[in-house]
Amino acid sequence: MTGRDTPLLVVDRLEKSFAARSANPFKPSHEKLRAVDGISFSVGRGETFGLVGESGCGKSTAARAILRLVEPTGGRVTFDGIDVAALAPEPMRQLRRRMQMVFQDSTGTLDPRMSVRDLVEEPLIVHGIGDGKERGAKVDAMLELVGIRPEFADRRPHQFSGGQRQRIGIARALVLEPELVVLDEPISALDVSVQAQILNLLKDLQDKLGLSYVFIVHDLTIAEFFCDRLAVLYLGQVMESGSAKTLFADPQHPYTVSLLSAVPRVGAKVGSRIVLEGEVSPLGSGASQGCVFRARCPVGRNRPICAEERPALRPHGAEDHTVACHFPGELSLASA
Ligand SMILES: Nc1ncnc2c1ncn2[C@@H]1O[C@H](COP(=O)(O)OP(=O)(O)OP(=O)(O)O)[C@@H](O)[C@H]1O
Repeated sequence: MTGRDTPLLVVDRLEKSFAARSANPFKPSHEKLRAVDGISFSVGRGETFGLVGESGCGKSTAARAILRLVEPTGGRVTFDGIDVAALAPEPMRQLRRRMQMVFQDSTGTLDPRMSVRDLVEEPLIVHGIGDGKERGAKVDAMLELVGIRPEFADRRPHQFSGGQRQRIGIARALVLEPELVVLDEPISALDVSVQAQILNLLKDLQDKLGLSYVFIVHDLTIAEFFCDRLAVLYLGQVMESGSAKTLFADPQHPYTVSLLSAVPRVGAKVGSRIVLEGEVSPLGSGASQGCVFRARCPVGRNRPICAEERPALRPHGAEDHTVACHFPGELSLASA
């Protein structure tokens, strides 16, 4: 199943559980924390798919499970027709070249003793790509693409600003010529003044290199600007999914509506902000029965069906808009 029309990445009911931490160190808990609880989505070639939600909803774990940086406990990930979980270590190592990740804070991934040139060359050496001359040419071209001038290539990471260090992190990921890049909150550690520059750079690189992105983000304003399609996650489950355009114009899930009510948006109907009570709390939510959002939900908190039955992700109206809610659309931005 390869070709321009098939999705590059298909994530099908992906799961990742961890052993829940016990309050009593002498009595280990047998409960499982379902960090990723059956999420499905696909990413087309050249497309940006966003994973959106509050801290702790499982965005990073989902990203790591997709790349097998942690082993999934269930579900299936297919990259360009390849069943990722079925790969032995060596083919998996080769596949990693095609699926790269950019982290929130590149500083932690950049060895302070190495020059920028060496840092960007390192992934090529690890993957045995080219001879010294070829690698040098690739590094120079990559640094130019991300906007680091060649005369700075012998400097160390600490001699750069946060934004420039993120450019170096991006260069390290892209020098391997991947097709898919997972961007894990790539601008949230940066000053607001440089966030737009890095976002524009990522868009530009996507256009030039035909990249597909999985973009992990908690800021909905950025998700709206940057993503073609997205999934809103809560406690490891998809609450709502669809094109960014549809989701922001016509949100149906009370969680999406609450998140959107908190951000000022041009042209949006003005209602009041919906303040969710409580916080994302994995073990207090009741792992498998009912809706995971119900404890904080302004619509379903006291409705029996929300406590008894986990709502399936069902199609709603336009294109691939889907919603997992027993009462979609009951809470709206205008009514808030
Ligand atoms: N290695 C681990 N062992 C145990 N629990 C973990 C581990 N990694 C993540 N978790 C738990 O899984 C849940 C999801 O975490 P995750 O980091 O994926 O969320 P997130 O949405 O990316 O949040 P953030 O933006 O804060 O990173 C959290 O409850 C977290 O504590």
